[in-house]
Amino acid sequence: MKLLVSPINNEEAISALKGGADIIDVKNPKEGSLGANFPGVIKGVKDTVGKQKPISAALGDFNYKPGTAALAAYGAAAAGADYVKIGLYDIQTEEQAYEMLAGITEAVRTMDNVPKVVACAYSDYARINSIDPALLPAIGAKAGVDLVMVDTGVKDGRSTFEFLNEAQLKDFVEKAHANGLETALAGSIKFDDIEAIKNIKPDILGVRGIVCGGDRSTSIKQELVEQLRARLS
Ligand SMILES: O=C[C@H](O)COP(=O)(O)O
Repeated sequence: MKLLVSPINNEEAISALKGGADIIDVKNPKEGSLGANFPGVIKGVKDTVGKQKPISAALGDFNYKPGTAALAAYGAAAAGADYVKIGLYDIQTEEQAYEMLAGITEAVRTMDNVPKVVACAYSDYARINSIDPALLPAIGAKAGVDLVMVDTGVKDGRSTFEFLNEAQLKDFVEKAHANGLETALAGSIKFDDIEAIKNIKPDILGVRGIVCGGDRSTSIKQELVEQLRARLS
């Protein structure tokens, strides 16, 4: 299983990299769960990490704005992102979700370095009135994304496991794999969740809070990334 760690700046990206993260996921928690950071920050992290590991960029927690989302994806990829990650935060229908995702895959498909497109839905979808992640594997496959993900939309410490049980998450992963997609699981994951995550078998585990020592508003610590990386092997 790959480990995706979400730094907010270059210094944290170095801690994530040295700790053994497989994917360096630039984001800006001040703007939400999948808050987007500035192109200069993405570029700076790309320059630092170079070809050692792929860079991912969060595009934002999106409502139904396909054009804005496609442009954000294009911009993040132009800034050096190898993965672009869109959050379907306020999306009511499968048609809206498809249009958002298809707009992004179409926008980036002719770029020199075509990024992997990650479609993220939220385990706490009911409390944010958005689309059920269970629908994402089929919609994502139809729209041509590479990866589907589950995260929490509200970062109040409640974990994905408080909203979806192990069987539901396993079903998500299996449906995605059956559709030819990779999977990522995130959402205030704790060290105690690791055995369940190993049973669920996502391709990628995404974290921030756990490698900040529990409070995602502080900084990523290299030794916690090392510990988590060791527990996943
Ligand atoms: O993409 C992964 C997220 O940044 C996870 O953050 P979190 O572990 O603090 O919920």
